Amino acid sequence: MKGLQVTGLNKAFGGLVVARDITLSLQPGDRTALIGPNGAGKTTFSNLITGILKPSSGEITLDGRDIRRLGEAQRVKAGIAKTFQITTLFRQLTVRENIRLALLEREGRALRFWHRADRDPGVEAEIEAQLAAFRLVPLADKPVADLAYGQQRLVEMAMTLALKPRVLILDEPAAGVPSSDSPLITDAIEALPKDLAVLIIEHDMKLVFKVARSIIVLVQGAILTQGTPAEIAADTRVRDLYLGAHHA
Ligand SMILES: Nc1ncnc2c1ncn2[C@@H]1O[C@H](COP(=O)(O)OP(=O)(O)OP(=O)(O)O)[C@@H](O)[C@H]1O
Repeated sequence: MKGLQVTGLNKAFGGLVVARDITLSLQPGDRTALIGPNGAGKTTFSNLITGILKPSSGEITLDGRDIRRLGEAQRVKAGIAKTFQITTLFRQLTVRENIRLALLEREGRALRFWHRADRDPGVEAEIEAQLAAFRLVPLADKPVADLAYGQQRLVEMAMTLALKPRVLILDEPAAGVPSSDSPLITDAIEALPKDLAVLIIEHDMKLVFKVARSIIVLVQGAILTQGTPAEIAADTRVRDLYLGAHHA
C-alpha cells in the first residue's frame, strides 16, 4: 500500500483515551486537514505519526513498511517530516545559511564540512531552488531575526522541504501569523510539490477551507467524519460541534 496508512490506532494516557481507533490514509498529492476542538487529539495524532509518542495499539505503515519501531530521526529519514519538529531556526544566521544547514543535515554532513559544502554547486543550486520556491530570494541574505513572523514560518517550511519528505505534517502553520500575512502561508502551501502528501493541522478555518481537498474532523480522539470541504461545511454535526459561528 502506497503512502502513509494508519489502521486502528489507539493511544491512552492512563485512563484518558486520546486516539480512538483512528484509520486513515495519506497518499502522494493529498492535501488533508485535521481539525477538531481543543483537546480533540490532533497534536497527539501527529506525535504518533512522527514517533514522538508510541501508540497503545494499531498500525502505521509508509509505502507498506511498518514504521512503528522507528524513532523520530529515522522517520524523518524515511520521509515523514513535520514543521517545528525538526526546524530550529538559527536567528542570527541568514535565511540562506539556515536552509544550507538543513540541506547539510539531510546529506548527513557534519558542520566541519560547512565551508567545503559552501562551495558545493549542487548544494548551492538546491538552496536557490528552495529560496525561489518559497519566494525568499529577496530575503536570502537577511538574518532570520530581522524577518516578520510569517516569513520565518516560510523559512521553516523551506528547511523542512530541504529534507525531501514524502509526507509533510504542517502543525498550525498560521499560528501566531497576523491575518495580513496569512496569504503568505496559504500561497506557500499551494505551491508545495504536487506529489507530496500533506497533512495540515490548523485552527484557522479560512486557511483550511482554502488549501484542503479533504478534511478530517477529530472529536475526543476519534474521527467523527471525513469529507470534502463542501461536505464538511454542510455537515450539521460538525457545525454544531466545532465550526459554529466561525464558519457560518
Ligand atoms: N503527555 C500527556 N499526558 C496526559 N495527557 C495528555 C498528554 N498529552 C496530551 N494529553 C491530553 O490529551 C488530550 C488531547 O490533547 P492534544 O494536545 O492532542 O489535543 P489537540 O487537538 O492537539 O488540542 P489543541 O487544538 O488545543 O492543540 C487532551 O485532553 C490533553 O490534555
